[in-house]
Amino acid sequence: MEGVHAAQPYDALLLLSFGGPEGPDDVLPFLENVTRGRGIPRERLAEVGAHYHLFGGVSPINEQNRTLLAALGDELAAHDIDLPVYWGNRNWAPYLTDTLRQMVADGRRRVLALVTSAYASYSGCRQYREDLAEALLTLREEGLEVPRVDKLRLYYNHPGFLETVAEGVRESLERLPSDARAGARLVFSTHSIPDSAADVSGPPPGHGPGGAYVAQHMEAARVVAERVAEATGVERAWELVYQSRSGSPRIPWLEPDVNDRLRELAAEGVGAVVLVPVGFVSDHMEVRYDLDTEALATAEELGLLAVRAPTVGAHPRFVAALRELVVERAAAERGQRPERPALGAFGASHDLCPVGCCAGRVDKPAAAGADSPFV
Ligand SMILES: CC1=C(CCC(=O)O)c2cc3nc(cc4[nH]c(cc5[nH]c(cc1n2)c(C)c5CCC(=O)O)c(CCC(=O)O)c4C)C(CCC(=O)O)=C3C
Ligand SMILES: [Fe+2]
Repeated sequence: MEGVHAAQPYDALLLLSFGGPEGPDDVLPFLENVTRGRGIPRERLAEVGAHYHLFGGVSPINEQNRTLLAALGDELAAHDIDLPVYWGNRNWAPYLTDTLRQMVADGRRRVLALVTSAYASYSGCRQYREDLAEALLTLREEGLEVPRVDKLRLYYNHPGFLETVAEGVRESLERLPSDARAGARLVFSTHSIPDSAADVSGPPPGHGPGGAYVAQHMEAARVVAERVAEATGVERAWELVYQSRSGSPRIPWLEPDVNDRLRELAAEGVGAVVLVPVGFVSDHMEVRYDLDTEALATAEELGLLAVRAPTVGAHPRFVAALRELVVERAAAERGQRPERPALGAFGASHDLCPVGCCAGRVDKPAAAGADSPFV
């Protein structure tokens, strides 16, 4: 059933991401883009800027996205799916608005957006929908006829995501000395967000405290831990921790912080951990700095053996999953009832974000959802 028509009615795929600086001079303007109107303390900005400067002012995220873009193009072509792939970012070039303008110029009318965040949350889902609305409004003001844009369902529980993460954890266990493997803890990590944002993540009325954001991560981690236990024959304790906290220290954010938790684990006598960046889809700065540089240094200081598991990146199984998700959504848009694979207890996420999904602090127009001001 795949082939030239498998993506219809879509005529383009849009990889929608965060963006990152490409050199030292980009760091400050990039951080200003990210934090515009968000009340991040200046000290925190300087601190995060220093992380980027450690890497020559270059975020790894753009290179990761170029690789994913190429892999997606190859994957679609290999399945005879005729669907051009574009790339646009929230915070750095190529900017979303410029990419959408190009798509209009190329005659694209029906766009499917793939966001580089797998879970529900304002930052990972709704904010991208707001970015889309803002870009579409800009183009409309320029007198252009804007395309319809849909967003792919959340993929945190797609088998192609979770099985790839689980495979990475198994490989990481192999990198520990054999006598440390059985007792290793699986420490799953994701981006901390304010408690208030977590609580309202996902569709209302919600999952209770922590919202869909925490519930989805817990479920993803549980499924991965279960798969790893099946594959290795060893049940390992696992838990979810948080990293990369910013904002005012007076506002509660999700805890525990990964570094604090490593200290506690070492004090409890745990000898080894696998750090699993389950909240991230590629090795960008939060992974390379906050885990590989900072958390691994914490572990070393504590005499705790630690390895960091890979992100899915452009792993062929993950790229295949993205292609499957595109084909699935296209079939649904054609009025068919495709299979919607998902692991764990929650089932496949909605195709269309309902009204009030992942609410922000202020109400802004958001595209690609039930409350979209665009058709
Ligand atoms: C949930 C979430 C994800 C995961 C989902 C997803 O992947 O989208 C994510 C990803 C990312 N976050 C990134 C970078 C930054 N995030 C910041 C700030 C913030 N992130 C937040 C949340 C998230 N962020 C929040 C609640 C803030 C506070 C300010 C605000 O409410 O917006 C800041 C400002 C400085 C600081 O305070 O750290 C920076 C520089 C990069 C790029 C890395 C690179 O360059 O390689 C990526 C992929
Ligand atoms: Fe962030």
